[in-house]
Amino acid sequence: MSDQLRRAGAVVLGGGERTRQPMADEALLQHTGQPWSHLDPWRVLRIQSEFVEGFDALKELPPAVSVFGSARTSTDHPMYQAAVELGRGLVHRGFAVITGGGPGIMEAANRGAFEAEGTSVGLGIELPNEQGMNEFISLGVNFRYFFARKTMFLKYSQGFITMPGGFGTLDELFEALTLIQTGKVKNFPMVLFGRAHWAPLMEWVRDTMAEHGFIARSDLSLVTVTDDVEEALDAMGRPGEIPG
Ligand SMILES: CC(C)=CCNc1ncnc2c1ncn2[C@@H]1O[C@H](COP(=O)(O)O)[C@@H](O)[C@H]1O
Repeated sequence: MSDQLRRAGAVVLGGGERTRQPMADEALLQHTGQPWSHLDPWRVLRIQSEFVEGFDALKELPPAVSVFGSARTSTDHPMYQAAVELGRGLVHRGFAVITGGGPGIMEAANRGAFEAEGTSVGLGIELPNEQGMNEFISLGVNFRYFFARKTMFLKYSQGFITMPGGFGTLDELFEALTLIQTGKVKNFPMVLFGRAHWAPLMEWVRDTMAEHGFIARSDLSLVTVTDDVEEALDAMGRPGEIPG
C-alpha cells in the first residue's frame, strides 16, 4: 500500500486529509450533538431486527406463492376477482399466499386465501397515511424498510404472480427478474397476469431491450404472460417442488 493510502477497518482511504474519517473509537467517544438513536449505526440494529423478526415469524411457513399488484384496484374490477380466484386456487393446491398486506390486488389475493381457510400472509410496509393491513390476513408482519421486506417475499416464495400495477409492482417484478437472471434465485416461476397490461411492456423488453443486446433473448423465457387463472396456477408447480 502506498503512503497515500490508509486503511480504516475494511475501507481503504486515499487523498490524505480530504478523506480523513475518525477512527472507530474516536467516533464512539465524539460528541456530535445528535441523539445517538438517530445515527446510522443505531439504524443498522433496527434493520437487523426487521430481518430477525421476519425470519422468525415466517420460519414455519408452508411453501408459498407471492401475489403482487396494484394497491388501487377496486373490489368491482375484474382483476380484483381474478386475484381472489388466484388466492383461493393457490390454497387449494396447498400453497400459502403472501402479499404486501395492503388494499387492492393484495387484499383480493389475501381474501381468496383466507376464505379458502389457507395461510394468508401480509408483509406490510410503513407508509405515510397508511390504512393498516387488509382484514384477510392470518399472519402479518410489518416492515419499516422496503429492502428487508423484499427479501422476505423472495426467501419464502416458490414463485411470483404479478398482476397489473404501478411502480411498486414493477419494483417487485424487476427485482425478482434480476435475481433470476443473475442466478441468485433458481427455478423460480414468474407469471404476469393480465395480457392487456403486460403485453406492451414485454413487447418493449423484446423489441428494444433484447434487440439492442441489453438482455439475452433467453431471458424472455423467464416469464409466462397469461389471462388464465389455471395456467397461472399450473406455472407455480406443486408445493415444495422445484419446477424444472
Ligand atoms: C392506496 C395506497 C396507495 C395504499 C398503499 N398501501 C400499500 N400497502 C402495502 N404495500 C403496498 C402499498 N402500496 C404499494 N405497496 C407495494 O407495492 C405493490 C403495489 O404498488 P403499486 O400500487 O403497483 O404502485 C404491492 O405489491 C406492495 O407490495
